[in-house]
Amino acid sequence: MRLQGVGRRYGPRGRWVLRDVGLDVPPGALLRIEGANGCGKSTLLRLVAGADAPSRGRITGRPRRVAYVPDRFPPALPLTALGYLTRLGRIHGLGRRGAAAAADAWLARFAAEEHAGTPLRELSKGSCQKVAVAQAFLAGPELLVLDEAWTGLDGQARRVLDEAVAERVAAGARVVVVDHAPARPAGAGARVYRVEDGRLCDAPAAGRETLVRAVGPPGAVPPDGLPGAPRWRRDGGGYALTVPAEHSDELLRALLGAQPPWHIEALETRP
Ligand SMILES: Nc1ncnc2c1ncn2[C@@H]1O[C@H](COP(=O)(O)OP(=O)(O)OP(=O)(O)O)[C@@H](O)[C@H]1O
Repeated sequence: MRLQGVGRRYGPRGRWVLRDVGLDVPPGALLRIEGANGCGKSTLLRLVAGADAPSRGRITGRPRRVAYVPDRFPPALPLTALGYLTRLGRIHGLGRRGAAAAADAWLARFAAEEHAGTPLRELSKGSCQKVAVAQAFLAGPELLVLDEAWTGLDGQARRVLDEAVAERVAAGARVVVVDHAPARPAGAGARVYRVEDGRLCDAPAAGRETLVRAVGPPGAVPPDGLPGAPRWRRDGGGYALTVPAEHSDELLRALLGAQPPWHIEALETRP
């Protein structure tokens, strides 16, 4: 998928919110978009998702199965959580039974099955966000666009979302994310871009980073809450974890002190 010379302004005389944006989004890419409030991140995500059209330029190669979690969940529809998800599943191309099964499964995965029969308008903000996020995974999207999707979720649901994102990336989907928390999506090794003055640039490196190659006990993933909020990815039989260099000592201590301990294979600090 590719954006070429993409610009967006609201109204024929509006200012250009985005100008000449070029971006390649290959299969398996995980992109994180950063920038100041109002710089155009949500605008860019709507264009990527196909929920909005560019005023200039073109977007080609968007895959067929697209899922989008907007920053604001559609308000009170006269549906229950399960009814809404089942309907969305049908819209995403699933059959009636498949949609109902996927809706059940994703509500359960986000620990929201008790709300299946609750009308959307009666859901708490957090439960509503679980539904908003669950709908995105119903049909195995090939392009997943998440605008502040972690906001409002409890810790457990945030971890489920991190895992679900990592699964989609591993399955070759393209995932594009905006989130105010710099470490999201946790551990997934996103490529970071920044919107500045309407243009999309590579985010400047925040400083020196240390890459730690580590092997845990069989089947283990890096534990939660590691110092420095490392990004991580699978690497051979272990994991490659990246943290700001100033957190590397703490990270090593945490990995070596874990029960059972992790084995450190290599350490590399780069500019
Ligand atoms: N539908 C619209 N009509 C007119 N102007 C809009 C519309 N949507 C967004 N804008 C304007 O476009 C600019 C970029 O908005 P956008 O929501 O994309 O920014 P953002 O980077 O996502 O902001 P935030 O970090 O606050 O969520 C803002 O000046 C906003 O007012």
